Amino acid sequence: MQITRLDLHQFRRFEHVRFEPADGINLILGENGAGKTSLLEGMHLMAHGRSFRGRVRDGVLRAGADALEVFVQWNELTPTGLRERKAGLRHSGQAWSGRLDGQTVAQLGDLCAALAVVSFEPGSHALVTGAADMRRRYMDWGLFHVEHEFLPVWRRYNRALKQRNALLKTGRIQDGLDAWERELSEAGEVLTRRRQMHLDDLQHQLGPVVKALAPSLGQLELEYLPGWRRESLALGDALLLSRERDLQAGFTSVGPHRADLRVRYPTLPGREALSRGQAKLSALSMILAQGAELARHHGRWPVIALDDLGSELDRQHQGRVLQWLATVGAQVFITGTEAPSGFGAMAATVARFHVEHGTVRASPAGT
Ligand SMILES: Nc1ncnc2c1ncn2[C@@H]1O[C@H](COP(=O)(O)OP(=O)(O)OP(=O)(O)O)[C@@H](O)[C@H]1O
Repeated sequence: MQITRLDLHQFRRFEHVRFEPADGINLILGENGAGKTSLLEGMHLMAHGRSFRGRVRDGVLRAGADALEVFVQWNELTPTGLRERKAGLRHSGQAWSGRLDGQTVAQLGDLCAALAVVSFEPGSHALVTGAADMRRRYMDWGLFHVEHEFLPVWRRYNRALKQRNALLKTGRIQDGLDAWERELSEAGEVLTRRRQMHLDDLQHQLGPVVKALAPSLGQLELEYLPGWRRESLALGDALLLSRERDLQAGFTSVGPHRADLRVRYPTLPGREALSRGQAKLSALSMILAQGAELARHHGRWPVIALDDLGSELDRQHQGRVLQWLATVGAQVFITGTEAPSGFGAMAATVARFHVEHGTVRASPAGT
């Protein structure tokens, strides 16, 4: 997957900017506040339906503007050849509209399922040390991309959850609670099995990635915590048993929406004892393992976006990451105030861009 054009309108400091990147590694340089991260954020917004820096209305939308627009054009290798794809998203912070390959899309998820971008940025360590919702999103985003049947199951589960919660809030359990619990437990069991299988696949990818990028971490294991005592109860039974408590609380306390992913280090003292750098390396390894898993499924890598790599990792690890990236053949975006160290012999092949005064311009190699 290769992005050939990115347009941002009314997006953070950009009134309008066009960026036409190269295949392979793209280095985006500029001073603090120039707008480098915003370019990656635009791609990420299209691929994930959300920014990695908060909600659209909380700062992504340019001050004083009504709505932002993102347009992405990319090439995809298909069995019949190269296919050009286009997606556009208009977002006011409240409402959104989107188009994919000339057609209006009904669900934001349809845009996200089309464009695959995996991003590593200064907040990514939270994937290991932060709240569980980030890890659930990580699992589910990967599943959206490797299994087309996952999105309908996920929607079915969330719809049933909303309905059960609405009945719990009003206390009107005679209005179909049994039926919604049946629906919730059926969809929830499927969702859980799919997540578990996806994690097993990710685990296979993770070994070689950690070995190449961060061998000092040793082994890194992903354990799925399903959100209820699955070893002894079916989800339907767990819902029934938690009814009284859930009625008091007004929400559903068990199920895959409460699931988590435990990151374990058999050779290190534990998650709490991790340094921030180790948490970052773990998160980066998980993100790139997800890229590898998508590549295994589709025969093509997702776009890889690495924000401010130079200030996130030490020189030795930067070098390892860059060398590894050079071997996988993905389109990569790296931002920084200066070039990260470790490009070595491939420096001449890296496309360089400079962000300044609200524009992006290509710069000659070595500048
Ligand atoms: N909603 C907004 N409206 C207008 N300008 C904004 C808005 N949000 C952020 N900005 C400006 O956009 C710029 C943020 O850009 P961005 O974070 O992409 O910069 P950067 O080049 O990655 O910076 P750094 O090197 O400091 O990380 C800043 O100059 C900021 O003041």
